[in-house]
Amino acid sequence: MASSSCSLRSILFSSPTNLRSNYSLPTSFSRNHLTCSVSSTASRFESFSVSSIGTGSSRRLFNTRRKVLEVRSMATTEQKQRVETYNQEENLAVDLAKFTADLSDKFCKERGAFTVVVSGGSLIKSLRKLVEPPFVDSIDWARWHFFWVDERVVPKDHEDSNYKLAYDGFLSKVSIPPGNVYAINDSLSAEAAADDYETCLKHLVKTNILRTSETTGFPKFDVMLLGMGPDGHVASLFPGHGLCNENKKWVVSITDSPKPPPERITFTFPVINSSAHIALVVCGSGKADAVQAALKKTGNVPPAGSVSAEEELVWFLDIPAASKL
Ligand SMILES: O=C(O)[C@H](O)[C@@H](O)[C@H](O)[C@H](O)COP(=O)(O)O
Repeated sequence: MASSSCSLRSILFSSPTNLRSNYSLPTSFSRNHLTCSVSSTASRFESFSVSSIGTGSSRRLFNTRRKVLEVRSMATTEQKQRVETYNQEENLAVDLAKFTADLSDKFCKERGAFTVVVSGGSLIKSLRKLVEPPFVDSIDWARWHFFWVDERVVPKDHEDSNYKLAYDGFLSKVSIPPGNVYAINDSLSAEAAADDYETCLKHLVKTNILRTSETTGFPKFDVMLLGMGPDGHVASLFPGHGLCNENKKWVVSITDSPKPPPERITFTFPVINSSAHIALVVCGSGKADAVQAALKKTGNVPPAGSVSAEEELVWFLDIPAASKL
């Protein structure tokens, strides 16, 4: 029963190999972003750097730097949190690819497997650099195991399907073994699909593909790459929804999602927050209020403000999304 769900849901896709090497980062990449590393456990500022050429952008970056530093001083959770701000989405995408490729390298070498969870939405577009040289050629795709933090309960070829989004923009371009791609069973109801996905995860824990957090007892994914909605939701955990408080189940269903379509399944916070590493990727001025509330813990803190990771949480922001920090 448990093993059936994993293998039956494997999806076939092709993987062009397009070898190239000797890539170096565009010069603008290293000059036009700023970093604020936070170790709130030690309550200590660890590293920070800004460099940008040009008066207007320098001033903007300086202001953002000051504001990011304020965020750092307000951090209270016991986790390592870093806020990266980019003045070009292109540079954000390169850095996100590097972040993911470095983790892939580390986990593939250390444990022979890399468990990666993605959201839907614009995140998939932000991952586009991973399927280009040099990353696409250097990553050990055969060791990847690919999951969704949430999925809409629609057929896999439906325009709303997060599987389809990831397949078209990512999976169809890399050579992850089809058996390592864990899509939901779209022939089930939302509730049954959530139970089925949880059963699948339990099977993967038993077979040591998925680790277990020693702290929480929940599954510990190597990395989650997540987007955030303008209301501050992550996965399908929406502001004020009771599912945000679920503390036993790993995967739950929702049939009244305020963001269409209404029927979805989603990982719960205990699973999300047991991850080793999390990237929260947020772009656009429409999300600035939610970024502010989540990071500064002001007003009604949205679900994104409850995200934490066991090793490191990194916020990848463009300047408009960081504009209220
Ligand atoms: O299935 C979903 O709806 C997503 O997983 C959801 O959590 C998404 O990541 C955010 O809504 C951000 O989406 P955008 O980046 O497109 O705004």
